[in-house]
This record gives sequence, structure tokens and C-alpha cells, in this order.
Amino acid sequence: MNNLEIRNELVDNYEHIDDNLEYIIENILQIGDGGKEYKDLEDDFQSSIIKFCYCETNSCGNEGCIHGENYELRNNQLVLRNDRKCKDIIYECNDNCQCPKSCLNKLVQFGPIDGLKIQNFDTKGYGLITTKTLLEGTFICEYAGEILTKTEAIKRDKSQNAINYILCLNEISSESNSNKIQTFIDPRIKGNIGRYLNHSCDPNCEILSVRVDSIIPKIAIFTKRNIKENEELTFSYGTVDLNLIDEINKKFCFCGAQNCRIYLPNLSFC
Ligand SMILES: C[S@@+](CC[C@H](N)C(=O)[O-])C[C@H]1O[C@@H](n2cnc3c(N)ncnc32)[C@H](O)[C@@H]1O
Repeated sequence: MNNLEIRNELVDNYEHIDDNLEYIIENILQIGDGGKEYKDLEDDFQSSIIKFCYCETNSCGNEGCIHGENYELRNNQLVLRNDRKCKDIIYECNDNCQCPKSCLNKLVQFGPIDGLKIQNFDTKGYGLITTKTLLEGTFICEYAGEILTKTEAIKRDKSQNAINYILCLNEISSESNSNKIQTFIDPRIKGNIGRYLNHSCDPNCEILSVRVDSIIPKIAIFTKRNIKENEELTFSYGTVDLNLIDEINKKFCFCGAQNCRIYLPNLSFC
């Protein structure tokens, strides 16, 4: 499939298996409580990135361009470059950029790949498999849900005992090492296809933080290696710190990997 020819807007044809869930194709802001923390989050959610580029080439490879050269064409498909400038954080080009419409630095913003299927894995609940083979560096989907304040994330974390969907992304600011940017996403009730991805201690996918036009990052799932058809897609939910897991929240991991850490990772709120 040639992504470049087919996609120039977000396309997501997936749906939930449970009618009580609301399918959303992008992150949305939680319902507010009017407090300062919520208002700050709302400001961030509504703010736009003002750094755009003026590149004349498809790859935005100009020296000084903050965006480009994150992806490359392999087998007629856009995949992550191994030698990209920044390993964890990606800035994609947006509508304000002056680069050509055919710019290669737009991928996550166009939505999930085709061929994802929800499957029941018994001990782990539902999971996501791919019905086709995938190259290393392929974008799978976003982990999209409600963007929460930290207070709301902690509150919901305490009440989501059986199955927990809240993901906390920690980014270290380049300006100051001590400045951590935290993003809390909950796709439990309002979420996209990414909410079905299970954890593995030896995952075949990884998460990257991707920004297009908002300060709030998208959490994007990419393959870490070539993947065969019908394989389950997994990523690591984080680290396991037994000192931080209380008995009630200790959950066994059933990933089946040789290096399995026995318990599911716990949310790191600090
Ligand atoms: C983001 S959801 C993944 C989808 C979920 N399995 C479902 O049925 O909707 C995360 C939850 O899935 C379950 N889960 C994910 N990975 C697991 C694993 N390796 N072992 C056991 N349970 C797992 C846990 O209940 C976890 O809180």
C-alpha cells in the first residue's frame, strides 16, 4: 500500500466491540471541573505549536528544520528512520508548514493502519493482532483517549482496579533535565483501537511521543521489528517497581515472555 497516495486526512474505520464505549479517533479533553489545574490543561490542549518549517523538499531535511527526516520510504511504505535526529519525540509537519503537500513527515496524523483485529486472549482480556505482515518501524495506531489532569488520573487509577487503561507519558524537557512533562491518557470509555493493546515484557512495538499541531503529544505505537501476520501487537506499559505497587493493585502479567517480570507495570505518577 502506498500511504502517500491514499491518505491526506485522518481515516479511522475501526469500532468498539462494546456499545457502551465511545469510539473517538483523536484525543479529547476530559470534562472539566473548573479548577486551575484543569484550566491549565485546557489551555495546553487548545494551544497550537507555532514552530513550522519552510522546507522546499519532501523530507524536510534542511539543516535547522525542527521537523523532518523522521520517516523514510521502505517497500513503498513510510516507516520510522533508524537514524532520525530525535529518538523519542517526533514533530510532524502540519498545515501551517510551507513544505510541499507530498511531505514525507506526516504519518501519525492520518490515523491507524488497516488490518488490525481485536481478539480475546482470556487471561489478558482483549488484545490486538495484525492480519498482515508488518515492517519494522511501521506506525500502528495512536493510543487515544481522554486527556486527564494528574488529579483526575490518580482518582481514576484508584477506581480502575480490574482493567486499567490509564497511560502516563513522562517526557524530560530538553531545556531542563528536572522538568518533566507528564501526559495522562484514559481510553477506557472514550478511546480508539489502541485501547486494546496489551503489555508485554518483550514487546514487538514501542510508544513514541508525536506532536503535530498541539502542545499535547499523541502517543503513537510503532513496530520494533518485522511482525508476522496474526501476531499479537504489544508494547511495554513501563517499569515494575514492587515498592510502589500495593497488594490490591498487584496484577500478574501473562505476557508469556522469557524475561517476564511477573507483575504488570505500575503507573508512575511522580
Ligand atoms: C489497555 S488495557 C488492554 C486491553 C484489555 N486487555 C481489554 O480487554 O480491554 C490494559 C489492561 O489489559 C490487561 N493486560 C494487558 N496486558 C496484560 C498482560 N501482559 N497480562 C495480564 N493482563 C494484561 C490488564 O487488565 C490491563 O490493566
